[in-house]
Amino acid sequence: MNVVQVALDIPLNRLFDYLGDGITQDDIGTRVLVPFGNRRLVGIVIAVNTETNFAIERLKSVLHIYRDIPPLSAESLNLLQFCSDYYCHPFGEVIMNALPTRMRRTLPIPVKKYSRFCITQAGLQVNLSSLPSRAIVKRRVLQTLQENNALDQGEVTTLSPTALKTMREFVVHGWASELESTGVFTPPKTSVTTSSRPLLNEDQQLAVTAISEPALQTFQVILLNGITGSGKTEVYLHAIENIIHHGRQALVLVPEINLTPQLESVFRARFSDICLVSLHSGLNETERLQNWLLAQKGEAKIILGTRLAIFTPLPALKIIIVDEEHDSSFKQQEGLRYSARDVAVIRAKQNNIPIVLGSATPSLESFYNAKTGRYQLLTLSTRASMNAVLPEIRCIDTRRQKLQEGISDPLIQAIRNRLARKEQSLIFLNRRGYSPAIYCPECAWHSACNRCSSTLVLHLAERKLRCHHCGHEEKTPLACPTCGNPDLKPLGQGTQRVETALAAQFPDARVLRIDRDSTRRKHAWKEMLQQVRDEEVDILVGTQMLAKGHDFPKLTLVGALNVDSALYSADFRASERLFAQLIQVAGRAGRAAIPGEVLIQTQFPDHPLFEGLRKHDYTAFAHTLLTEREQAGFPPFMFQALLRAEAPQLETALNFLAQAAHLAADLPHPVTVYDPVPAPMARLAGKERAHLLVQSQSRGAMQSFLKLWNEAIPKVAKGKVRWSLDVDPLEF
Ligand SMILES: Nc1ncnc2c1ncn2[C@@H]1O[C@H](COP(=O)(O)OP(=O)(O)OP(=O)(O)O)[C@@H](O)[C@H]1O
Ligand SMILES: [Zn+2]
Repeated sequence: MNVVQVALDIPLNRLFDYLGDGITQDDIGTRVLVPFGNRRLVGIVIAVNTETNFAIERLKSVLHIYRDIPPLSAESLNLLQFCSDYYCHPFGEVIMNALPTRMRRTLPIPVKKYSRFCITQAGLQVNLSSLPSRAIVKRRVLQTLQENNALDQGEVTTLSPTALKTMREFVVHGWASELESTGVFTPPKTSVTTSSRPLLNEDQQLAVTAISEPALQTFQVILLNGITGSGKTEVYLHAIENIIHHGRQALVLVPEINLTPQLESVFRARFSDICLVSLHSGLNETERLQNWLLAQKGEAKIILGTRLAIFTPLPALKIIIVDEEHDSSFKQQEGLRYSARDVAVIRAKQNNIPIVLGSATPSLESFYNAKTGRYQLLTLSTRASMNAVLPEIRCIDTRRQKLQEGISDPLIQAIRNRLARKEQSLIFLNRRGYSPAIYCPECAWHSACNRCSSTLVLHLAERKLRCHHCGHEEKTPLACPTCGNPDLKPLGQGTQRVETALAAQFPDARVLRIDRDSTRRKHAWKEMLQQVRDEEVDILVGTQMLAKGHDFPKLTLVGALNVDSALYSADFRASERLFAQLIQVAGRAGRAAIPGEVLIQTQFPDHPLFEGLRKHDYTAFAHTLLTEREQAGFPPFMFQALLRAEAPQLETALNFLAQAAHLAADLPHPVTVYDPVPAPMARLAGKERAHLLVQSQSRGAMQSFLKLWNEAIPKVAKGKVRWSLDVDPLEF
């Protein structure tokens, strides 16, 4: 009887032994059902041995092995093992969370039967013109079958809703024969027409050649630093086109696919005869499973997905592309706190293939790697579209302006000019709601969340106060809860307030607000983007949702409000993020023939960040930041890890961290251990939070240290403390 070692979704970093009758080495990577305490769990076979360290007679048996789909490959298991080790997270949890939800369930994956239709001799001899011209579907189905000889059920149904019925009639007629096939699903084929391809400009051509060079089809990281509108997408498309034959696969990671629905259509249009699947959280369980399986079987050649797609098994992976590589959404902020971009680089290395990291504003980590020669830097320095130039960026000094509802006169005037010229304006502000808080001018009371260290945001239309961190909401009070003053005032501006103000200022203009509140309804976001493109909107008010990757040819003015808090923030990454965000949002203006203008309202127009921004000089700004980081001893010159703790009482969390710091001091590795401190957001959803930072100049030393520390910490984690390690943290 074999002993099977199984990884389970359990917060313990170990495997569990079971007896497995008939389970062999070939089953490594296969799902099994096993008893665990009084539960039954699905896990993955990691090893099959003949011995165990436990008393063999006490081992329980595997209840069921699911051979419904192929096992996870050794390549996948290696990548997941790497993540478990690097991020100090239990292997079983890492594996199980990388799988589509349906595969974690105890139910087997439904294996569908599907039909394949083949043309018969009789069918081949039918003359299409002998069919009545009214019989459109019949003609189309027969013609397609004659041209292709055989069609899958899925392909037939894309021809017309009644095509399958027609095909069955052909079978009865003897024109086609039907074969039943079992497979998990039929691959969907797209039915869009192939789009025209612009001629690459010189920069783009150089980039494509550098990426596709046959001699370089080994591991190399290419940092593609292309300004907004420089045609990075076109470079990706060509690079993929150059490798996507002989069954090879390409993986494209994007920050938030729902934010850029047109990207998927661009890819589909270009690769209309190639099976392309997307993988993101907007899909339902069945769709996600289906796409994942197509990728695993090698049928899907292009996989377009968000961070979770990095773990998809891909047997013929030949290139990875990470678009907007600087985007913080590649980092997961709970559970396994991995960075999909960093894991992608590791995966490319394990597979010995090239990886392209693209951005107009690369992360300082990647920029530094390019500077030190570890990554190859490719630059696209002009806008791709004819006549499109970068917009002019100027600051409006708000110390010298009287603001109306947060908006300055020069900005109002600029909007008015656009309205007169029938062009569009975008007002960018990263705060949804009407105002970030309400306050009492008499006693200085303000609306605060009881459960979090944050304010309650006013949502005026619904007369609600809402916490954007824990979701708590309550009715707007009619009077001040402390002094009874009925005259409460909104404090600061949110998108709703700016929308209202602009609608009052320009009663004839069509104002559209785009933020997470206004796009909650299904399809709302897509419809709104269409409205903007159809020029049914004059003024857009929106959050960062609007900043990324959109092409609005009529948009010529961008106004940015409320940017100052990031300039002097305690978070050392705040200015890097602000710069990236402003470059992105500025990048929406002037993408077609009409030049654009960007106006930024600030009290600090002389800040070096604006200096770099005005010149569109990411490189100079990045160098300034790197110098600062080096002096301060921050990443990318240091490697960091954060031990996070939360407890009902702050003291409990801090005590735990103090003990963990003691443990750390006794370990033999050169890391700096800082003092435990309350988190910047010290209270969240009723829990007090604190953390402890450790730093090292060497990634290797940090990794050896973390391994030991992670094993030691459970000894001091008593009572109601919840803790987790965050390796390479992005948020504090
Ligand atoms: N060689 C080319 N000739 C003409 N137009 C091009 C060329 N390459 C790309 N374009 C067009 O230029 C526009 C901008 O390209 P794209 O969206 O890829 O830019 P980007 O670098 O991804 O910018 P962003 O970072 O702002 O998303 C698109 O409309 C694209 O079709
Ligand atoms: Zn709250």
